[in-house]
Amino acid sequence: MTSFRCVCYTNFLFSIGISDHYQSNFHLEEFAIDICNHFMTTFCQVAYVKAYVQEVPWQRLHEDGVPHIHSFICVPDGIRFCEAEQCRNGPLIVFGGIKDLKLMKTTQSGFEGFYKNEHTTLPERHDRILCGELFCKWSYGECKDFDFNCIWKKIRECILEAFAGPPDCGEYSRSYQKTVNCIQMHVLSRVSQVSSFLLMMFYFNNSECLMHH
Ligand SMILES: O=c1[nH]c(=O)c2[nH]c(=O)[nH]c2[nH]1
Repeated sequence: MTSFRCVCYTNFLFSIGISDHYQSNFHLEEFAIDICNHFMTTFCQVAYVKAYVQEVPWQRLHEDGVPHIHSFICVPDGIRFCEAEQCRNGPLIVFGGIKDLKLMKTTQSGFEGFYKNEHTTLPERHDRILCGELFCKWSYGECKDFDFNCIWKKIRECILEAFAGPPDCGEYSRSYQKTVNCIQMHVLSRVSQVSSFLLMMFYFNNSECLMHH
């Protein structure tokens, strides 16, 4: 079961929160678009609307294979979210995203070939653990008749493929910057509906954060 949180901001009076909205066939992007349309068409005073919706992935608890009657555990393995925003007389812009996606590869990762000068103390590494948390957000092009669920799944698949490489042999990463770039290229080449793609990787080894646009 998945529940959803929705927050809507406008320039005028309204700031609504709809939390824990339980529905198995709930469509995040469509709901965010509906919320934008609702505020824009109902109130002429509203100049700007932004609706943010995110899933909360609950899984029913099991004890010795028996599903618990009422208790759940939240197991996030990449949280899906979306945003829809619109200025009056402007286009409706829809974003999709994944946050809190924690990934690790235990080998086939290094950091080498980087620029060095007299201040460089960091040695090159050819085998290390690469572990980080990903945040990504993308915008959709003009058409809004997309199958958002299908696109979201495809993007998640692309991210995992590009991070890990083939299951039987993996793929060497010479830096996490390179891995981030490979993920971006893979998504943009495979998912035509995406018009821009932001990816941030919070690198656990030394708490660095790099942002790539
Ligand atoms: O993949 C890496 N990129 C860096 O920029 C960096 N900097 C660092 O200390 N380790 C790493 N690893």
